[in-house]
Amino acid sequence: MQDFVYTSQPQRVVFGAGALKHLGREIDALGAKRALVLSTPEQRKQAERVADLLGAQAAGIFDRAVMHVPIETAREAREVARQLGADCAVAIGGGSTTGLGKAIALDSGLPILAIPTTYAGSEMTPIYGLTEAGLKKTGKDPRVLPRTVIYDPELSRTLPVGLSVTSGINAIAHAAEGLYAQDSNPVMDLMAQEGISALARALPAIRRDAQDMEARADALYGAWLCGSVLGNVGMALHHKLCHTLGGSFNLPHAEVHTVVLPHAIAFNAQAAPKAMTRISRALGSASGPQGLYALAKDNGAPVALRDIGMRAEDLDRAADIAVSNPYWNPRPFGPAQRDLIRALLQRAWEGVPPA
Ligand SMILES: NC(=O)C1=CN([C@@H]2O[C@H](COP(=O)(O)OP(=O)(O)OC[C@H]3O[C@@H](n4cnc5c(N)ncnc54)[C@H](OP(=O)(O)O)[C@@H]3O)[C@@H](O)[C@H]2O)C=CC1
Ligand SMILES: O=C(O)/C=C\C(=O)CC(=O)O
Repeated sequence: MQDFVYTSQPQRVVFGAGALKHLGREIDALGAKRALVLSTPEQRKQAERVADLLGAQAAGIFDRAVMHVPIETAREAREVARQLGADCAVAIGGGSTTGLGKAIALDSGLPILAIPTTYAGSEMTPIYGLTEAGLKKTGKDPRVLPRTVIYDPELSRTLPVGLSVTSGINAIAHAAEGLYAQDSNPVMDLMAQEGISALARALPAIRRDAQDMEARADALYGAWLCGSVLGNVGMALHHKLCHTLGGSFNLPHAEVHTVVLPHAIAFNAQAAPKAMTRISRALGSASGPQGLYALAKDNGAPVALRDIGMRAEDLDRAADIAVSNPYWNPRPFGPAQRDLIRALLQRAWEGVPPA
C-alpha cells in the first residue's frame, strides 16, 4: 500500500425515496431561517414545491439558473439573496442549479442545501465554475461545498432517459479518473469502484423503465460516490478534454463526457493498469475503455462528437487548447503529445470504438 493523505469533507447526506420531506428539519439543522430556492426556469414547479414545503422558512425563488453559471446570472442571484435577507440557498436541480448556489456561496458564504435531480455530482465537490466574457473558469473553495445534500430518487423520476444515461456517465467519469489521480487514496478507490458499479447496473435498468425506483436510487447512490471522488481528488486528461470541448466549443456537458470517456481512459490504460482493473471489474467487462463505450452505445447515448455539435474543422484547435495547459495525468499530454491527442479526438469525433 502506498502512503496517502485523506481529508474528509464536512457534509451531511440525507438519502431515500421521499427524503424531501425532511427539508424543514435540515434547514433548522443548518441554523437557517430564510432560504432562497434556486432552479432553472423549466424546473420552477419543483422550486415552488420546495418553497411550499418550507413555508415561512422560504425567502423566495430565483429560477434563472443556466448551464455554466454566467457571471451576470451569478451577480443577479447574489443581489436577490441579499435583498431578500436569505441566510441559506436551496438548490434543486442538476449541476447548473447547484453551480449557481456555489456562485452565491463563493461571494457571501451562505450555506447551500443541494437537492440533486441529475447525476452530475457537483453537490459533493468544492469545485465551482463561472463563465465571464465567454470564458469558463473553475476553482476550488471550501465555502462552495454544499453543507447538506438531500438525495431523493423520487425527484429524478422525470429526468428523461437519454439525459439519465449521459449524466450517469458524467458521474462515472469522475470516479474513473479518480482511480488514477495523483492524490488518490484507498478510500476513494473503494468509492470509485462501487460508484461505477452502481451506475453501470442502474443505467440499463432506467433505460428499460424510467420509473424503476430501485434503479433511480442506485443511480443517485452512484452519483453520490462518484461526486465524492471528484470532490476529493484531482481531475486529469478526460476532464481537461471535456472542459476544452464544453468551454471553447459549447458542447453539451454530459454528452461530451459520455463521448470522450472511453477514449481518454484508453489513452491512459497502459499508464494506469490498476485503475483499468477496477474500472473493468466495476463494469463487469473484459476491458475498461470498451466497457464504457458499450455502456453508452448499448443504452442509446451518443458516441460521436460529430453527433453532438463538434465541427471537424475545430478538432485541431481543440487539441491545441487541451495540450497548452494540461492537467496532471498518469501519461503526460503536453505539447509534445499534441498529435496523439489530436488522434484521440478524431476517433471520438468519428464515434469509433476506443483504440
Ligand atoms: N463543480 C462540479 O463539481 C461539477 C459541475 N458540473 C457542472 O454542472 C453542469 C452540468 O450539470 P448537469 O446536471 O448535467 O446539467 P443541468 O443542471 O443543466 O441539467 C441537465 C438537464 O437535466 C434536466 N433536468 C434536471 N432535473 C430534471 C428533472 N427533475 N426532470 C426533468 N429534467 C431535469 C435539465 O432540464 P432544464 O434545463 O429543463 O431544467 C437539463 O436539461 C455544467 O455546468 C458542469 O460544468 C458538473 C459536474 C460536477
Ligand atoms: O466536468 C465536470 O463534470 C466536473 C467539473 C466541472 O464541470 C467544473 C464546473 O464547471 O463546475
